[in-house]
Amino acid sequence: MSDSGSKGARGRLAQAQRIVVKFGTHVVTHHGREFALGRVFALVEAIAGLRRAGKDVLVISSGAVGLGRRALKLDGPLSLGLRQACAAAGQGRLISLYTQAFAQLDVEAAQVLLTQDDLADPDRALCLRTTLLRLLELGAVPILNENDSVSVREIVEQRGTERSTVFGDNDGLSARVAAAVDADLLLLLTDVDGLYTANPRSDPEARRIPTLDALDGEAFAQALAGASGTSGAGTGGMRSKLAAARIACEAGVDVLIVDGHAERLLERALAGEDIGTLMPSPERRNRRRRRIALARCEGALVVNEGAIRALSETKASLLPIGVIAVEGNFGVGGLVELRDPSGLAWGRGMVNYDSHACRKLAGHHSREIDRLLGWRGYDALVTRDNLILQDLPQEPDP
Ligand SMILES: Nc1ncnc2c1ncn2[C@@H]1O[C@H](COP(=O)(O)OP(=O)(O)O)[C@@H](O)[C@H]1O
Ligand SMILES: N[C@@H](CCC(=O)OP(=O)(O)O)C(=O)O
Repeated sequence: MSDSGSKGARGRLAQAQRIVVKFGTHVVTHHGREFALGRVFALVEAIAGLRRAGKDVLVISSGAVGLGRRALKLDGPLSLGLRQACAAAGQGRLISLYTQAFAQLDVEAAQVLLTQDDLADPDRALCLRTTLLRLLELGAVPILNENDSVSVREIVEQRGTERSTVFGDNDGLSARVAAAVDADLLLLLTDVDGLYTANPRSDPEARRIPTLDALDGEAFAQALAGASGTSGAGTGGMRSKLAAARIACEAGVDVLIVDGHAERLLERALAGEDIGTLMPSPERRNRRRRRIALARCEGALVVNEGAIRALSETKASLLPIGVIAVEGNFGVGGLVELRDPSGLAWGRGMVNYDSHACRKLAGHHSREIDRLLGWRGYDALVTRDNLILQDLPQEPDP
C-alpha cells in the first residue's frame, strides 16, 4: 500500500464507530496465569471512555484457561480435557473481574459465550447479532469468549499435511463477530507490536510491517510465511491473527494488530499513530446491507399502508400486524421482498420467523405471538437492522 493510502487508512480509524477489541491471553494475564490487573483495568477505563464518547465497543477476551489453571493449581502441559476444565473454572473469574471493573465506571458488562458453530448456523448467528446490537443500544459492553468446554475444532496446519486438534481460536471468533455486527474496526491486542517480517522473538532482524493488504494474495502469502506460532500460553500465534484479519477485511472491517502492553494504546491507535500493523479493508462499506440488497429473495411479505408509512417515516421494525399476506417458503434468517398490496416491491429484509410462522402471525398483534405459535421469539417479523428500503440513499463511503 502506498504511504498516502496507508495514512488515509490510519486517519479513518478515528471515525470508527463500532469497534471489536480482542484481548489475547498474554494481554489478560502475566505468564498465561495471573490476571494482569493494572493492564486490563487500564483498558477497561479506555473502553468506558469510548462508550461515553458514543462508540460501540465489544470485547473478546481470552484468559479463562490461564485463570482456571491457576485456580486449579495445574502446572505443565495440559491435555485437551484439562484445558477445557480450566476454561470452565476460569471463565467465572474472568467475567467477574470485567463486570466489577466496568461497574466502577457505571458501564454494564454482559457475558456472551459462543462456539464457531453458533456463527455458522444462520438462526443462531441472527440471534447473536440481535443480542449484541440490543446490548450496545442499552449502553452495555458485551464480553465474549469461546465456550471452550464444549468446543473443539480440527485445523490443518499450513506447513504440512499433519492434522492437529486445536482448541479455541479467539482471533477467528473475533473476526466473525466483527463481521456479524458490521464493525468498522477490529483491534487484535497481543504481546507484540504487530506483524513482523519474521517472529521477532527468534529473529533479531525482523522488522515491523506497518500496513498490509490482507486481500492481496501475494502480500498475504509472504506475510504468512514469516509468521509462526504462539509465544506461550496463547493459541495460534500470528498465523491465526493473519487468517482472522483476512476474514474481517473481506467483511469490510479494518484490522489493527497492536501491542496490548503499550501505554494508552486504544487512544493512540484511534488517533492514527503509526503503531502495530494495519490491514485496511477496501470493502469497508456496509456489506450486510449490500448482501440484503443483492441476494436472492426466497419469498415476500405483503404489507399494509400503515406499515409502509411507519417504516418509511420512522425507524420502526416490521411487526406482524402490518403484514397482509406471506408468499413462498423460507426459513428463519431468510431473505424476503417487502411488497405493497399492488405488488410493488419497496424493500427487503431478513426474517425472524420462518414462512410457516409468518403465515400464522400475519395481521395479528405481537402480544398474540405466544398464543398463535405456542412460543415466543421477537416482536417483529423483520427487525429494523435487517431491513432496507429500496429508495433509501446508499450510505456514503467513509
Ligand atoms: N511474524 C511474526 N510477527 C510477530 N509475532 C509473531 C510472528 N510470528 C510469530 N509470532 C508470535 O506470535 C505471538 C502472538 O501470538 P499469540 O501468542 O497467539 O498471542 P495472543 O495470546 O495475543 O493471541 C508473538 O508473541 C510472537 O512470538
Ligand atoms: N478461550 C481461551 C483462549 C483461546 C485463544 O484464542 O487464546 P489467544 O490466542 O491467547 O487469544 C481462553 O479463554 O483461555
